[in-house]
Amino acid sequence: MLLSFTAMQETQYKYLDKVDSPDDLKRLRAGELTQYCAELRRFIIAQLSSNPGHLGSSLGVVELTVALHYVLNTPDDKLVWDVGHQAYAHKIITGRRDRFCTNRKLGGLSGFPKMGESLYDAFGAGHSSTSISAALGIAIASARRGEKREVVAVIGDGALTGGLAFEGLNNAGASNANLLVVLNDNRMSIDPNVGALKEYLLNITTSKRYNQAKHHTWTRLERFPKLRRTIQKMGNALKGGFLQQSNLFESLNFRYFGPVDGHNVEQLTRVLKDLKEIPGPKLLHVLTVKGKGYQPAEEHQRTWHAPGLFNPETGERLGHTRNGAPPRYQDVFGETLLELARRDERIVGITPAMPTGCSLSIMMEQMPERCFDVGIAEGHAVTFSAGLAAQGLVPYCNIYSSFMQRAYDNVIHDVALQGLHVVMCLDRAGLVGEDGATHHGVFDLAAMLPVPGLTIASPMDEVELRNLMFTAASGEGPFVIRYPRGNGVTRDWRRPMETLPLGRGRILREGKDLALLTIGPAGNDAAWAAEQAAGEGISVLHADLRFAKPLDEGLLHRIGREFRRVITVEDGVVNGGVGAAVLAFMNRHGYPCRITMLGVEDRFVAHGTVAQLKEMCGYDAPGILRAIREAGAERLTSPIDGRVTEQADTADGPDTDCAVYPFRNGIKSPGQERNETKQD
Ligand SMILES: Cc1ncc(C[n+]2csc(CCOP(=O)(O)OP(=O)(O)O)c2C)c(N)n1
Ligand SMILES: CC(=O)[C@@H](O)[C@H](O)COP(=O)(O)O
Ligand SMILES: [Mg+2]
Repeated sequence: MLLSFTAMQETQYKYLDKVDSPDDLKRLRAGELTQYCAELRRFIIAQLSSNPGHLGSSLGVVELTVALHYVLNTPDDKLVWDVGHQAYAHKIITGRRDRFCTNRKLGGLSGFPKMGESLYDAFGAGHSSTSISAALGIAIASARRGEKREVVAVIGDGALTGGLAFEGLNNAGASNANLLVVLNDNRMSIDPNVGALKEYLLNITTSKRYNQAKHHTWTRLERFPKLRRTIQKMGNALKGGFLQQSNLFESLNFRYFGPVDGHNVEQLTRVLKDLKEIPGPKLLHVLTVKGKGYQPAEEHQRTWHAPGLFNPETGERLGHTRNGAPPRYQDVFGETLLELARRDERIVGITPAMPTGCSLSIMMEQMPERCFDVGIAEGHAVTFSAGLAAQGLVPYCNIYSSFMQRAYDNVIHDVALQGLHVVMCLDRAGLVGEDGATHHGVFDLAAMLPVPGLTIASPMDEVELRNLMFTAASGEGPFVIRYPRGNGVTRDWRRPMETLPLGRGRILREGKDLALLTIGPAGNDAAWAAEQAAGEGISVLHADLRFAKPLDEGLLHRIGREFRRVITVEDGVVNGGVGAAVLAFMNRHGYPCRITMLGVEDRFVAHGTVAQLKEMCGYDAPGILRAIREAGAERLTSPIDGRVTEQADTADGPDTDCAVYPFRNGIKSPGQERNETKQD
């Protein structure tokens, strides 16, 4: 029976406050764990109702997490989470309950496991499908150092659709590493899970003969532990003989166990205890329900993956309606792609497991046969798109900017090198906010700029996004359009689309004291700053570059001739970014410009609101105004040849501990810890 939150309120916190570590947890009797799980579940719901995060996946692994920490000897035994969005229970059990209210906030806990945050976080996460590879590395290193420990990777059925997971399975199966992979199978990714693997998991979960035989053997042997250990040691004989080998994981030399009920905490502890006795690579298949124990989250699993603010009593989501606000860039993408697809039957849409996240779902609802959710498989998504283009279709492949990092060689090797007409739409470009360092899409411009043959553009607003998508449809070669998370700036965006001249920017404001060159929505903050500066007597020319590649050379020649001070602004890394490309152009043509580049300095930026993070990085509107004032007031001098070029003053960089990635805030990684003791 689903517990309503009110009913949960009756559950007094009898155990929650007593558990601040796995050692505290182990002091509970096995029979008390169910109650502890109920309290932990209620705490997570209450916390997330006012501090948004990933709810459904964390509710789905409450019992699994408790059982793992009850049986394992963490942090010496290593527990590696895949993606890590489901690790809230893990964080609460491992001493972070009191700080959990700071989850995903500036200076607070990361929303994902992070080695620098806790010794219990055996490996960082955020991007999918890494846990098996990392856990295998930890297991093999432990064995080589003579350190006996359990190493466990917890991976979801969605993350298992990522190729990296299979690279890890393949390698682990050929090793005799003492590794347990726990497959958390809830049939969900963010959207319903997809692919042949999903069907396969469903089959082995429901195939009566296989499971009855396995279960029968398993329970019969419970009474004869020694015999069971012998049989387990018989390994293949058992599988090849009594139980026909009909399991993908066993074919990869993993001993497969399950599927077991992922919400029966006492049975889970028993099974996990037994598995500690079995050496080598093992896989425990656990069946869970995403959003378990909270009715709205169980019934609307896609929405409650990350529901935002909500009323825990009623399950009503708060503040998510955008009444009258400008649309989200993703929705403009989705609606525009549907519009373009109606006019051009060559157009198809591709997403690696983010149909709702990128709003390809809008086209998917109307044209399911022309949309492809390929699972968490970014490299495959790009090369699959290249194949589609090779046969004359026009694929719009939408991948979050930071997830596109997984497909970098696919872009070069399969798309650019062959000059194929693939339109890559990078959503979540720039700083994304609370998801933090793993998810900020700040590397895409610097990564894509060196790739020959790419056209790279970034719209300043929704109208420009539509025009760029329209322009890309009739283009030839590979076209990259990058745009940010969240809302745009105008409600008046449903205008007829027009073809933009490739590589042409646009002057938004004339001026004579200095030139301000922006790309993407950074131009909106810059426009405000230029206006403020005008009121202070500083005359700023502001141009929207629109294209990072090819750059508008005509515009840059004019800037080079007329201005000695140039400021560039991009929502991305400065190293190798658009500002650097402008600097290279000016140097190449001998223009004596001094260029200040605003963007993300050479460090990772942690989590917080986008406004907080942009302010720390020095390229929010006030930061741009500061740069204008400095440039406007400056006397030009140069120690060398009349040109002084340097990056933005790093003093504006994100220099507070919380913004700098983990190892600078005093907590050392386990590896650093060990190496330092070794040196002593
Ligand atoms: C490389 C990469 N691609 C996409 C994502 C976005 N993402 C986060 S969680 C998730 C679904 C994961 O499904 P599963 O592993 O089954 O975990 P569940 O949410 O079901 O617990 C996706 C696609 C990501 N974090 N990393
Ligand atoms: C955990 C994960 O990677 C996704 O859930 C991601 O957080 C989605 O980001 P958006 O909220 O920007 O769609
Ligand atoms: Mg899942």
